Amino acid sequence: MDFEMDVEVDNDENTGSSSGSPGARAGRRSSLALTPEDEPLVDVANRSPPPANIPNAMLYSPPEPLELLCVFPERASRVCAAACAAVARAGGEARSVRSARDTLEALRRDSDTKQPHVIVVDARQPQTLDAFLLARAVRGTKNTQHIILIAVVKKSVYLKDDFAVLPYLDAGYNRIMVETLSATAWCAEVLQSRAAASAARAQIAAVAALAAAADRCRDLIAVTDEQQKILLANKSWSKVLGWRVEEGPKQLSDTAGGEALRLATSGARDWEAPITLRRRTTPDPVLVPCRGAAIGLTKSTSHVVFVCEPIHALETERGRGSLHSIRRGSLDVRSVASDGLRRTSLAKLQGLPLEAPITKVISLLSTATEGAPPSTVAYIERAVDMLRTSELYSPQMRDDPKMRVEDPIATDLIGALLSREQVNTNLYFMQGPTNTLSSRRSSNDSTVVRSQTNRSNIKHKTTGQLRELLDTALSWDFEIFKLEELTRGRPLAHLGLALMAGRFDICSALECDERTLLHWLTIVETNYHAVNTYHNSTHAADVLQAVAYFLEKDRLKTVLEPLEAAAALLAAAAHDVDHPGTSSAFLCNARHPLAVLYNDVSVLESHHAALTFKLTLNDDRVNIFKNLERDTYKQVRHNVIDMILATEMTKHFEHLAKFVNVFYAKSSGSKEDNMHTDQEPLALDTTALSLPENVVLVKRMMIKCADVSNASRPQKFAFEWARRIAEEYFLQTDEEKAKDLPVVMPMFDRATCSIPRSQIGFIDYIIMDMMEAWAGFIDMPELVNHARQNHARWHELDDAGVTTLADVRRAQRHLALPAPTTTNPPTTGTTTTTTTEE
Ligand SMILES: Nc1ncnc2c1ncn2[C@@H]1O[C@@H]2COP(=O)(O)O[C@H]2[C@H]1O
Repeated sequence: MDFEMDVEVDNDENTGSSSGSPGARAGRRSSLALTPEDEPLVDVANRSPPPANIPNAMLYSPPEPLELLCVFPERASRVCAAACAAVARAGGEARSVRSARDTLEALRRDSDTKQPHVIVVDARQPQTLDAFLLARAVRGTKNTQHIILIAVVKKSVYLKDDFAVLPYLDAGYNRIMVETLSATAWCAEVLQSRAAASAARAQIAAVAALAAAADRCRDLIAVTDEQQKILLANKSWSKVLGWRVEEGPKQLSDTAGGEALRLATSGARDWEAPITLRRRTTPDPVLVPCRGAAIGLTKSTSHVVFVCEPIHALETERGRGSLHSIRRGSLDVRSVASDGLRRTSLAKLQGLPLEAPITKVISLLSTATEGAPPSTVAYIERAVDMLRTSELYSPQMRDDPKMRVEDPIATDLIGALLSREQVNTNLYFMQGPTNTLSSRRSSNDSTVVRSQTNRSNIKHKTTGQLRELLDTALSWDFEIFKLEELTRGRPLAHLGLALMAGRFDICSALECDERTLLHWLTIVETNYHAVNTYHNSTHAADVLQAVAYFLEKDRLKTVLEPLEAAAALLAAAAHDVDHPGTSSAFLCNARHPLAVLYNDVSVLESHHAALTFKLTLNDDRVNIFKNLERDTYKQVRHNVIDMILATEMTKHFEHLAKFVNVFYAKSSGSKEDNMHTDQEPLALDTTALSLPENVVLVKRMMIKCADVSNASRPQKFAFEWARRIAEEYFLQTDEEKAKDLPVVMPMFDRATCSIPRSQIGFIDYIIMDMMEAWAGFIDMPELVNHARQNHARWHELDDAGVTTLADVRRAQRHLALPAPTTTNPPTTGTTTTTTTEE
């Protein structure tokens, strides 16, 4: 018997001459979808090599002594004795039994150990032993495929006719032998049989090993014959489709369909195409990529292998991978995988218990389009297209023609705040490097602690007036500018000590003394630039005051631990430390060392956070963290850094959207054809607060709102902050022009800019949505009310023709409180900048 298992290799696919479907011959590659209609659904692959041969090593069977079992009903059969003697001469062992029952028992008993290579059955006396029945029983016993069965017959039977051997073969015999007493004849026979049995045993073991490998695959594997009758299905196949080979559909077409089946019968040797699989448990078929191969020892095919990509558990439940979704390309990466390597790595990834939530969302949405009305499908497809981008939270200016066309100032401001791009960089590169640092600004290129002599070493004595003012530190109309004045430009240390030590007792949480805290506040305040009109320590104190105010709200009191509250206060105080008074975009355009250091990414916020810790850790006298356990320190540090980084405006919508998505649920369904669902009422839902990752969103939102809370303060404060930020913007524009740098916000030119309109844009696009979300969360309606009132007032001023800073100053004078300042915030001896229109 020739068992040589040489799987046919036909390499002519690569020359384009293989048999197979037109697709197979063309070796067509799939391409990314164009439209669902012209998207190539079939990807026939002639690119990977045909199935490999079974390696010879797998078919090797070590030589072992021949085991013979004789089944002769006659007690002292001489034929039996001759056979046993021959086995002994060949170095093997022989046993004999007398009945069919003993034979089967011997096989079952020995099934794990010594299986005979050869069984010789006396077929000469049908009355005492039914040799045909016995052969069938042997073949029906497990692990007996490799045993060589020999029937001993009379010569007359052997010579009866040409086909006398056939019934024996049909019954399961391998050979028949005419009765003989010749030891030599028996010796030749048993040696030949042993060789055949060893080869068969090795091949069957190899097949068993490959079947075991298939069983351990996550791919769904089925092997059929040429007529697509299922011969083998691995465990994944049975598990996912709910069928076992023994009980399930016998024909592949009963449980599968699609292009893969067509190609399997087209003569192609190796293909890749979608297959539709029907599961027992759910009515929806699943469409998955499938790779197939036709196997044949000769030119003709004996087996066809189907390897289907695994269906994720979720898909199994929810019918992901439907025809529609694959046509839409939701499985595009897998279905276009064009080489073995890439597929292998994808398969590895699929083997991991990982799936990004966005993948699930996209597949669920795609599934939802099945059978949906066309208008719904259109919306969902649009949503899915948006979800496929990686920049999910990158802001895009709303499609508001009024805003774009009529209000370039607002566009300029919001664009500059939210954009991650620097403007006109090409222009800059053409012009070459420029001296980057402003004369009005201190150097930011080192983190050396700068000590402004008249600010260091503060004596923290509070006058009666100051003490009275600090007593009101937890009111929303806290007089921040009065504090600036009374403290002669050192509001942060005073307010910080009053709030952090006095009200929140963060020294207990941090296990530090008040003196260290005062030193910390002092060094942080010293590193704010007093010359900045806006980003100075008064802004830091203002943000700190807002955070403290928010922390007093019940919602936050119950959610945040004392250490988290402490971290929030510290982050607020330090969040803009060493701010140069120019934006990150400016620093990038100017090739400032900080921009180089932080690779143009989150330049300022990274610097504020890093410097905060550098200042703190540099000196034991200011190190408020020195007594904390390592893990506690790590936790506080993480909190402070995270909150400071959250103040970066380019991530504004990311933080806001996450917060709203987690804590607000739509209270009513959207109308089918209304895409503008942002008008729907949102209902607060705080159940998500039980998850720590959602508390992080709260902390980020808190510092963000505090950072721009100036627009939600009572009008007199809002106006003064607006004036200050505008002045800082103007100074940046002046500097950009003076240094031939790209102008980040060209509309912020002091000669032409309308302050009211910039504020209207700021409130419309940045403030309102965020404050509404935050106000609802902490139950602080005044945040929204002040923003609305300020918005209305800016409108009035705009209508009245107010544009410049001077106009705003005049308008401020009419406000009941406080008198507008004529200079930048009072400093204690550093530069004082006078606005040009004075
Ligand atoms: N009233 C305001 N008008 C315009 N821009 C503002 C106002 N308040 C804050 N901003 C901007 O919002 C930014 C928030 O982060 P920064 O403090 O880095 O810088 C701030 C300013 O650029």
